[in-house]
Amino acid sequence: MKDIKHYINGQYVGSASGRLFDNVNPANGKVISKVHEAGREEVDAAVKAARAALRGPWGKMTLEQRTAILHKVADGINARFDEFLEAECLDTGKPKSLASHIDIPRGAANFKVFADMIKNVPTESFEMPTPDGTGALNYAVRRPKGVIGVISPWNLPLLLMTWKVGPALACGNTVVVKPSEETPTTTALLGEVMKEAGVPDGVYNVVHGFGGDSAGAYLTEHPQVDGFTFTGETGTGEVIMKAAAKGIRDISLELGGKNAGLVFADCDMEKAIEGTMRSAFANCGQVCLGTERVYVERSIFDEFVGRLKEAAEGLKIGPPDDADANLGPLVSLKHREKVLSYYQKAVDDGATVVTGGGVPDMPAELAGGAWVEPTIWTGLPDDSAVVTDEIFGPCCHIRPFDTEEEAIELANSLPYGLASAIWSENITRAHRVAGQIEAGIIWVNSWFLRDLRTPFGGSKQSGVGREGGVHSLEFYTEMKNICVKL
Ligand SMILES: NC(=O)C1=CN([C@@H]2O[C@H](COP(=O)(O)OP(=O)(O)OC[C@H]3O[C@@H](n4cnc5c(N)ncnc54)[C@H](O)[C@@H]3O)[C@@H](O)[C@H]2O)C=CC1
Ligand SMILES: O=C(O)/C=C/C=C(\O)C(=O)O
Repeated sequence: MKDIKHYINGQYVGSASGRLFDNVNPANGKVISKVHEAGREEVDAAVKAARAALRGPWGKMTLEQRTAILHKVADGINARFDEFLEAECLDTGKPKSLASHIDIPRGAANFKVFADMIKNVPTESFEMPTPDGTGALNYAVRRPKGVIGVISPWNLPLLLMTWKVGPALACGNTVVVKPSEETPTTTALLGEVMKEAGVPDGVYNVVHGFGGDSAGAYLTEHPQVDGFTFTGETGTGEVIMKAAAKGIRDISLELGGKNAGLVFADCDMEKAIEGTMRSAFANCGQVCLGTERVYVERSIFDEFVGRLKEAAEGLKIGPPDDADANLGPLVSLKHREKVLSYYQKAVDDGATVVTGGGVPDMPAELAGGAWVEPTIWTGLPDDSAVVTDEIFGPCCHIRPFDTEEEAIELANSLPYGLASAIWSENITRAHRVAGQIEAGIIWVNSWFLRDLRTPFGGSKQSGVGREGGVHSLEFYTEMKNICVKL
């Protein structure tokens, strides 16, 4: 069986401890590979390699040279598209039809977009008077922040990891990546592509392992890492924030959400159903931007619930290779336990189960997988944990509202503020409501339309900072002002 090693200083290396953990295919529960678990020793070697590489050829390259290499990384991913696709789908169980449209192309685009962007971002300059009348000129330059610790999740493994590594490298930093223990393969494979593309040794490093008391914590506790970028649960974000406080290191955190969709009676019903379907069920509901709370204006509530039920029941559950399948398994049996605990809680709290609520019957060869039914509830009280907690499964609760003010209040009622979707053909209303929703990302009559130049991140407990476009460059560089007396 294949074993997945760390990638440190341009070499694949195993752990000194010899500790390995299982990488499981969530579609059938079978072990697909063994993964080396990093101890402090491997994390330290990776950080030291990254620090040394800052002073090596990478740190001396011109912007042109560096960004040309990043284009080659993108081309390298595309050249091995099928290999990345296979690996991502085995680790996550997601449909190939989804990963081939989103995960892998975005993995490549994240390098090209930021390589091109950094070449086109101007810096600042201010002339100032001086008492002797000669004046002075201030100009600002960007310098890489240094060694960046990248801690990435399992729901969109290649996409979310490269969303951080692409701009970090474009800005001239070096990285140590700790991918999720659930999905290590594409991050490991990217090491080969980096090597082939000519990325100098030590620039891209990968250490595998778990979070607390393992590679994740060792990385965040390492004093020679200059900043951390993380996507995952809000509680983990708090732990990472505390670790980064020691040594006053910078952080960029994209955290959990419990996003609201607001459906007004003046919406285009077809569009609202199609968009809400995707936002609740795509990637088996494992998207931080997904809609788990749907608020629908009372006059169209019954029709909306009926049509969303019909659409959810039309989803085809199946493994990655099934070309007709549009709903894969959850990432693990452990995560299914969490999701099913909320399915049970919904019943305990008095929900009407409109559809789903359990585990589907699967053929024998898939019976060990983390399958779960797409589920819709109505009738829950606003303070039920099912309505307030991020479940991260293929499910949503639908509740009626009577006025625009009530809809806004409901949307803003939780400590999360990541994303929201508004469905209305009255564009004046859509602007008005969008302006009042407390969230970092608002979609109007759409969901998950992504322009990589836009600010991306959450407000309230959904994150700290923004990435995307120039905002990524802000995080991955230090600005330095140079004041020249003329
Ligand atoms: N994109 C998102 O917003 C995601 C949200 N989640 C949410 O989090 C819940 C739990 O899933 P997990 O995989 O446990 O999420 P998590 O937030 O614990 O894991 C994400 C990453 O952080 C690492 N990590 C965990 N604890 C750490 C620590 N103390 N120090 C450093 N790194 C650490 C993990 O190893 C993984 O690489 C899910 O049920 C879901 O609600 C999970 C993954 C992605
Ligand atoms: O950058 C994107 O397009 C997607 C982001 C999705 C997440 O951050 C998530 O699901 O965690």
